[in-house]
Amino acid sequence: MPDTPAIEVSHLFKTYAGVAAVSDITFTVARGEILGFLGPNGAGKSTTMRILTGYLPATSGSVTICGLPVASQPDEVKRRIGYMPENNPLPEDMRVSEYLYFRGRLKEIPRRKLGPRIDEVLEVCDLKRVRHKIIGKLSKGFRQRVGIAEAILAEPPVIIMDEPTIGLDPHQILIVRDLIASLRGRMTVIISSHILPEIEVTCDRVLIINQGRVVAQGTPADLRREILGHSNYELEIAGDTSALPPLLAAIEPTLRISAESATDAAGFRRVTLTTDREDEIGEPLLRALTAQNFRLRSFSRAHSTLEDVFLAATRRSWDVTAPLSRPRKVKSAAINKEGAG
Ligand SMILES: Nc1ncnc2c1ncn2[C@@H]1O[C@H](COP(=O)(O)OP(=O)(O)OP(=O)(O)O)[C@@H](O)[C@H]1O
Repeated sequence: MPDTPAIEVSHLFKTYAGVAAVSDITFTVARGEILGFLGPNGAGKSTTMRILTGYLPATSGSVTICGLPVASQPDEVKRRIGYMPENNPLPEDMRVSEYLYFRGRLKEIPRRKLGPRIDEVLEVCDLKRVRHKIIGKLSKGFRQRVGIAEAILAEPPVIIMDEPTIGLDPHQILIVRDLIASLRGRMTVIISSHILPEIEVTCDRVLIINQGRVVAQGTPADLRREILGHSNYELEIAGDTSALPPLLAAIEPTLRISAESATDAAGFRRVTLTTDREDEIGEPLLRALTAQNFRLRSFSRAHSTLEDVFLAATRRSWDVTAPLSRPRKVKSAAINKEGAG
């Protein structure tokens, strides 16, 4: 059934001893799509992923993977998923290739295919030079890649990775990011992460959850438009800035000065302009400023990041639920800062 979404989650709920961890989550993931799963600590990401992979039963709701219901066919579903759990535990005393051989046999990859397939994943994950090393002696970056190699070994249609870049240095993050991007179109991938720039460059679509609920979803560009609804221009300008507001309003009615510094020794001040429109107005703006004899030393459009979206979306959801859950609001504020770091 090529038209069936790879993953369909409908009205999913999970409570632990009466406490809700996931509340009414619904989403689908198309085949070949890479979905980023974002949320502060305790938002319910790992719980959702564990339900998707059949390792944890849902309290209610349904999940299908490639059209198969997880609740009634967990073993069939597990065969179609490569899962890399958070802090992926690996056997410390096994060698890399030995471990992959062992996992491949458990995944029922025929013996004659397993050797060449292990060579392939070692190549893709840049692990060839450590294939005979003991896993316990590997650095964190190599161990993460061993986890990814294991997840993709049986070429499952769906890959689920919980925080695959956690604890890695920027160079290792780049390698893992390229590795995940190389799966685009061939496998359906869900990645949870706090590292927002990672999600932004790797994922086709993003789902933001907070307090067990979906608070926003879409492409990074859609989310920026929907949640932030504005764009900024930064300029260093010399001239009579009190004449700016009518000039800006003539270009675009919502264009306004949102921040302005003091004038420096050379007569320039740094000004931030904000508009509620997302479309590009840089060219008419520049033309109007120079026609009015303003001097410009720099001019740039400040692109809002997914981090801004994440903070705005989680803040918005806390505002909605705050009267019901005041103690957790304090936790979230700290968490959101951590997420931004
Ligand atoms: N086994 C469990 N028993 C009781 N409560 C749990 C259990 N596992 C998770 N929780 C609670 O469920 C909520 C969601 O946790 P979950 O681990 O799914 O969040 P998360 O988004 O993955 O967080 P993190 O980014 O910290 O891993 C949290 O409030 C957590 O304390």
